[in-house]
Amino acid sequence: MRLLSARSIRHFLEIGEVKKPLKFLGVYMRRYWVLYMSLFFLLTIGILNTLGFAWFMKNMTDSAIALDFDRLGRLFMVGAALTVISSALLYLNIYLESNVVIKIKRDMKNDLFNHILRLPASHFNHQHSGEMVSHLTNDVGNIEGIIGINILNMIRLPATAIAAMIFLMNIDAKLTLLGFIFGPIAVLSAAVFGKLLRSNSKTLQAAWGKQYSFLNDSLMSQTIIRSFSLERLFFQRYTASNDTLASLQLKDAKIYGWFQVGASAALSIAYLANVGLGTWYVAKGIITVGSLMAFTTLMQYLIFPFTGIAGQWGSFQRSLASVDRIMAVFDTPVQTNELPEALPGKELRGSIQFRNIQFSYDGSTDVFKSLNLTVPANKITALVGSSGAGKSTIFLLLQGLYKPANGEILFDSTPTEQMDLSQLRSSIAYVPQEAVLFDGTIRENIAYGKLNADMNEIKQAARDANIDDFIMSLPDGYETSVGERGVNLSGGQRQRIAIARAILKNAPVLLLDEATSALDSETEHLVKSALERLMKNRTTLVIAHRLSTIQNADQIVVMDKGSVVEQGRHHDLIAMHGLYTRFYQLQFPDEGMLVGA
Ligand SMILES: Nc1ncnc2c1ncn2[C@@H]1O[C@H](COP(=O)(O)OP(=O)(O)OP(=O)(O)O)[C@@H](O)[C@H]1O
Repeated sequence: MRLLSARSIRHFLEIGEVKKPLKFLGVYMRRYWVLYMSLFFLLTIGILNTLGFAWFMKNMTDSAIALDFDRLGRLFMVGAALTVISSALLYLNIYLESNVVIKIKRDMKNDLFNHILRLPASHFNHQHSGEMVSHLTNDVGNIEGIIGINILNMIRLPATAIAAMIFLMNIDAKLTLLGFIFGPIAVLSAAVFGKLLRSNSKTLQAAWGKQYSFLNDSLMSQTIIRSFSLERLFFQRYTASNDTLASLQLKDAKIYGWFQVGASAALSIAYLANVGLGTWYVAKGIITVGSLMAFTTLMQYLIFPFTGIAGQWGSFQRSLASVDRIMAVFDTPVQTNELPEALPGKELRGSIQFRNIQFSYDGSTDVFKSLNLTVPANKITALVGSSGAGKSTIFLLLQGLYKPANGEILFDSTPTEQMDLSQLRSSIAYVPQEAVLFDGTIRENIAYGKLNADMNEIKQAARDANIDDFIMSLPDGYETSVGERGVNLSGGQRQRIAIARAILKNAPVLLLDEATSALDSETEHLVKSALERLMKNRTTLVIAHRLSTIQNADQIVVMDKGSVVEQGRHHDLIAMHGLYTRFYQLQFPDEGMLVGA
């Protein structure tokens, strides 16, 4: 029966659920054991200092009543020394605690971002980037409630109580024990409200995550918001999200308030009882006035293990909600053990082959049932097909961003599964439809293609991409800032910078998702000739949206609903009068005669 109730208390307090997060944090805390030991040492001195003050109060009062002025003078010096020690302890505690908290948070943020960078691409299909930002900011910030002074208090408070108890027992046992009677009130309050705090904190942190996601989306789409006049709608959504957050925070404040009431009620009642009984003892001459002073000074330390630990429990529970969310990210399996890095690309002599590929994003709807495709080395293969046919998916599979459920992709007869991801991705240069630039200078953005490239190489790549003249016409040249996602540049300029990056990477395989947005004819010519230079002597797989650009491709692959339906050179396909011919007629209605030829 006793065992059962102990178990049900453990269950109610969710002690089992506390173990895992504490074990997780323990890994980080162990790294700074020297700092923790120093804090522990300070803690011991702090307890002695507290007892010293009680002793000081007792003796000062008793000496004053006995009119022993010599002793009063000596005691005053002791009091002054205790005050200096107490101030020094305060400073050292704050300094060392901040040290340990800052370092653990830094380490955890580093590890978390490292883990996020190694998560499979599929993870981001159902996790918003704003959620990740909230893990790295809010959640990591919240662990402070566990790793800092709170964890030390779990030791300090009971230790101080025991020391205070030993000291006070020597004066009067009954008065001392009276202090403990009211402790259970605080414990009960901690149990009930701590549980509520943790569950509310989880909801609160999830709401923060949602708001970060919303802000991410809306701040990145300012132009669209303005052009569709969505300001009012987005503002309403933001205020609604703030209302949700505010009501959850108010609920948290309410629970915490009741929690504190429970804890401090125990302290106040115990205090009252002690002062009542203590003064009666003094009146009866059982204890001295000085002893009563010592009691009133140390009384709080007797109750504190209950009220204090109850308080810590509340902060613990709030922090645990964040630790749970952080652990959920760490529990998501990563795709690579190490962070991939750029290596020299693997030369492709034979071909890339997709063999009987079956693939689905969601595990239920197949994008490919059994895809077979050969991409010959040093030739241009163009992929055309209706929207949703699976062209982009081929790029993602080849780069190892997703894994096929069945079948294999061979890179020069080596299954890509057996290749190191860094090696595979270093062998491929990808030029997406929308050029992706990072905030920084033009030079930095080109250099992402080859991190150790010198200025001559960067300039040569820019020349080959037909963008060097433009860059040199800017006042800051290569040091010009491109702005967030390259907003300071035009679409055509961004594209050519992305091409320069791919040229610099000089990978044997090129994946090119042709831009659909129309460029003016001069820019189009610049981009086209840059691409031709890029494709030279490379195995190129291009998703062609405009059929005019691929008439010279060595092989055109026509796709429909996840299958290759036609394959050949332009004229062969036109002669087939199939899907390719239909696409061609749609894009060039005036060339009907040619199609029929
Ligand atoms: N992340 C994803 N999660 C689930 N389904 C997806 C995802 N990405 C694409 N799909 C689905 O997979 C199929 C193939 O998409 P894919 O992007 O490869 O087509 P596509 O031929 O490149 O089309 P488009 O020419 O319009 O870019 C589509 O039906 C699409 O809805």
